[in-house]
Amino acid sequence: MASSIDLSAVNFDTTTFPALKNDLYLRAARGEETERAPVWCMRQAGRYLPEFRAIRVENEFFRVCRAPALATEVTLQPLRRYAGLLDAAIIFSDILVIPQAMGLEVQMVAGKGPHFPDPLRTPDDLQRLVDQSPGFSVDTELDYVYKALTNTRHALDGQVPLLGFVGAPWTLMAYMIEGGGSKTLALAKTWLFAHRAAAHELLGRVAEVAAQFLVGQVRAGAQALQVFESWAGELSPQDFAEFSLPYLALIAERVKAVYPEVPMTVFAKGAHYALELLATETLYDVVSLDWTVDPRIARARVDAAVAAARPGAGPRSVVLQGNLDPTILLGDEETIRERTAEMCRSFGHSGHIANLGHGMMPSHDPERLRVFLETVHSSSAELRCQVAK
Ligand SMILES: Cc1c2[nH]c(c1CCC(=O)O)Cc1[nH]c(c(CCC(=O)O)c1C)Cc1[nH]c(c(CCC(=O)O)c1C)Cc1[nH]c(c(C)c1CCC(=O)O)C2
Repeated sequence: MASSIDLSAVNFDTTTFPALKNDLYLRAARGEETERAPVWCMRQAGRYLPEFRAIRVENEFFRVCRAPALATEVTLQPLRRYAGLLDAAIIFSDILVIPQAMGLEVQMVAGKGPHFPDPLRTPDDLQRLVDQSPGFSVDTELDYVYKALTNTRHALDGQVPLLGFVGAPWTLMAYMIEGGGSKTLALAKTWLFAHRAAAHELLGRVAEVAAQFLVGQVRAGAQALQVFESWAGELSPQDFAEFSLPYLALIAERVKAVYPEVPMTVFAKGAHYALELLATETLYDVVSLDWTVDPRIARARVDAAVAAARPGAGPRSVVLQGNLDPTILLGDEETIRERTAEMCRSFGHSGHIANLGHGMMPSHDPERLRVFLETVHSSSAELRCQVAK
């Protein structure tokens, strides 16, 4: 199966792209009323799919990211399997391509996840990063992601919009210092509280790279963007306000200055305390929620904050995304149907992009995801009928 992919059959023309046939995601992200909630899933391409595992048997993880034809194939796998059920594609890549571009080695270790053999340990190590070296170019370093986006945009043939993404500065800083996953983030947090200036320097440099990278992704064909702050929940509200929010805000400002019309989503996992700040102090169009937040409460809090901060902006200027607990997909079909329908009701009849509260897991049964997708289609359309009556 994997060997049937022709690695030379690629199209890198960025001047014209196929017309978009399903713009539900884009309309919802811009806050327009839609006939149902669009739906896609974080990590919709991944190891829960046998067709993905088949490709991975023959190709190392970062090779898939770096070979545009492979990245395209893997991006399209869930679109093919769930034909007509997904409303967006997300480019197959990883948030750790930025640390790599900045000069750090990253390996993907089977059963363990990402591993940095030589992570940043002291502020002096900032000198090892190459982003300020003469001749450094984000666009050159990450051109392989641009090529993957361009080729995938052609291959999608306008079925659904293509999303680009980056990791947010705090999450990337944490990986760059911890060298991989960590329970307490003790090493990264040491920088926040013992090397504060160096922490801000690193966060600022990552933010500039991330912003440039997102701009390049749009130029290459991305039609909407998501920023993953996966480790926001490790920060106190005070530390989120100092070490995460300003850099999330900066990224959106930089990108919106170039592409004001491209919808941007922020997913600050675990930052339920920061919903108001994300909705009012940044330019993101969509705020993505994990499952620890009740959508009704999130909606009310965000609407109140937006109304107070921007009187006259209209009742709903921020769209919410999420937020089914991914482990519910380990449950039986009836439970998945019930909980998904309840999730749709909780978000209400507009301003919602359906998703999980985090990514798909390797142990998920692909058929259970189908139940989630089908239920979003039926119950969110039904909700709108009820409102129309
Ligand atoms: C923290 C983070 C990473 N990567 C990412 C995040 C942010 C989202 C989140 O919070 O989960 C983002 C990411 N990683 C991947 C995508 C592709 C697009 C998609 O969502 O389908 C996206 C958007 C592919 C991937 N990235 C990775 C895989 C699995 C690796 C493999 O194939 O062996 C995939 C499909 C590897 C990866 N990459 C990362 C980890 C922690 C791991 C290992 C986790 C695991 O083992 O599942 C870092």
